[in-house]
Amino acid sequence: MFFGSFNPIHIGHLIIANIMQDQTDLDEVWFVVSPQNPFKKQQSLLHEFDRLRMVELAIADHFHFRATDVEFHMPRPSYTIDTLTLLSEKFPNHTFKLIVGGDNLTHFHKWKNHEVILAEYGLYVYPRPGENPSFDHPNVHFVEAPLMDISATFIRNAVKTGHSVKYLLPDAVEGYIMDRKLFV
Ligand SMILES: Nc1ncnc2c1ncn2[C@@H]1O[C@H](COP(=O)(O)OP(=O)(O)OP(=O)(O)O)[C@@H](O)[C@H]1O
Ligand SMILES: O=C(O)c1ccc[n+]([C@@H]2O[C@H](COP(=O)([O-])O)[C@@H](O)[C@H]2O)c1
Repeated sequence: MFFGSFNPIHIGHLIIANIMQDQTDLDEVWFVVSPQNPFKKQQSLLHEFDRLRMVELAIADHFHFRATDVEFHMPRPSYTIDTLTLLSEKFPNHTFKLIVGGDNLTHFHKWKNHEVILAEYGLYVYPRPGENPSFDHPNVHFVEAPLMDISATFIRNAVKTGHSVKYLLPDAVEGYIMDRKLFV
């Protein structure tokens, strides 16, 4: 399960998902678009339907990736443990793990029921430049992979200031943003 705001999805997310699916025991990567991260208050947060649509466009050609709107129908803010619990009930034959960027480990101890997430699901962590606190737990697995200094914040700022975002996003996602004049 790859949870995120995806405001917007970018090539960093796609590389993370692909490397995780390729280098771990994960059969599939499900992108969970979160309407509201409990820790983030972003004025530039697009409507969740736009963020989901961009994820769908970005992963359309990948057989092992799926997008889900499960959190759209749940209380806000979006608590990951509640979503994992719901999905585990809905798909009792699946084993779910969490994919996160290294930056999320900094405040992970403040996540709702984080001990339950660790004990019952476990984490695959993708390193992020400057944000890689150590975390000693048998269910936290660090994946060795290229660091990528790419963020949705950088992309939003570039669009806002009229700069190119080519190659930072799939073409279809860039087209979606430009056609609707998002983030300007
Ligand atoms: N370049 C990156 N390297 C490692 N992890 C990343 C990277 N970009 C995003 N992630 C991870 O992907 C998940 C979803 O991230 P999110 O949608 O917030 O993207 P973001 O680029 O961090 O956005 P923003 O700049 O708006 O905070 C999080 O677990 C985050 O840590
Ligand atoms: O459950 C929590 O307490 C919790 C606290 C902080 C973040 N999260 C989730 O972590 C995911 C990553 O968020 P983001 O905005 O960095 O993409 C997103 O799905 C959030 O809802 C979840």
